[in-house]
Amino acid sequence: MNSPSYRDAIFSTPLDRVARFSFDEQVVACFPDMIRRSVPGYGQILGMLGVLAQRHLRHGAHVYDLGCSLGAAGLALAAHLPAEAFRYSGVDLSPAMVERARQTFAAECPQHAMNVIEGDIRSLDYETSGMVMLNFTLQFLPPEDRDALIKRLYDCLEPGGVLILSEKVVDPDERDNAWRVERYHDFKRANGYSELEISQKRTALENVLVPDTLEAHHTRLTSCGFSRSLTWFQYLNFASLIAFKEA
Ligand SMILES: Nc1ncnc2c1ncn2[C@@H]1O[C@H](C[S@+](CC[C@H]([NH3+])C(=O)[O-])CC(=O)[O-])[C@@H](O)[C@H]1O
Ligand SMILES: O=C(O)C(=O)Cc1ccccc1
Repeated sequence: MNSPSYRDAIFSTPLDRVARFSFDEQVVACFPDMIRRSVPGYGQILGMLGVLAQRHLRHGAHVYDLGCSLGAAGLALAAHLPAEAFRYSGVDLSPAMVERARQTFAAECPQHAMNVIEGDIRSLDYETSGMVMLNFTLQFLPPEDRDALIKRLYDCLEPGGVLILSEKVVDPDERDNAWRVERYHDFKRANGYSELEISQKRTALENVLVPDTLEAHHTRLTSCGFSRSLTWFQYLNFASLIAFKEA
């Protein structure tokens, strides 16, 4: 049986002390609602993952979804591609996420080869893959761990493989950044979040979600070996990049 999914009201009442944000049971219970109301373009990015896989994934290749949460990116691929087109491994550190992702795949796409691993993406033994997806996950790693992970992902990709990297980003221009963040808060208000929810979540995410600039992402991808990277999507301070390993 699939567990119920609730509306996100985690930061809706005043908290004496706002704890660091974590992917605990409380977040898992309302995660689909939280991410859809909090990440501009989330649904559009998911829809495009299947299209990108159709274009760039070798038939039958292995795909990683790192920080898979409830497996939304895996479901998006399964909706676009037949079962024999790919083998999928989702990886997440949160046991509650992993448990629910497994239930979802068993219920929604039992014919597809969907594996979910509970583990830390920084210490995984990576197998050769045709595509790696980091959909809003790298931003939660300590900044000093990011270069080493991207290098390991480059190494595990087969020639012609692709990395999809979606992230919250910061604009190097202070005025432009302030505009993007203010309009992002407007986006949240339009999606039903109150001032209290916006400000308490902002506090909870301090030093937990640390965004890079788009330029820092592209520089990192190139210095880890990718021959080319480009930003294929941006909506306010959220973006998605694709990086290519030479065929
Ligand atoms: N070191 C780590 N190792 C493994 N998992 C981790 C680690 N650090 C964080 N996570 C996991 O990364 C996920 C980030 S959410 C991804 C959304 C999903 N990709 C989606 O397409 O719906 C993004 C967000 O909530 O904004 C959480 O499930 C964490 O447990
Ligand atoms: O809500 C925010 O401020 C975000 O940056 C997006 C987000 C979405 C889900 C979990 C953590 C952060």
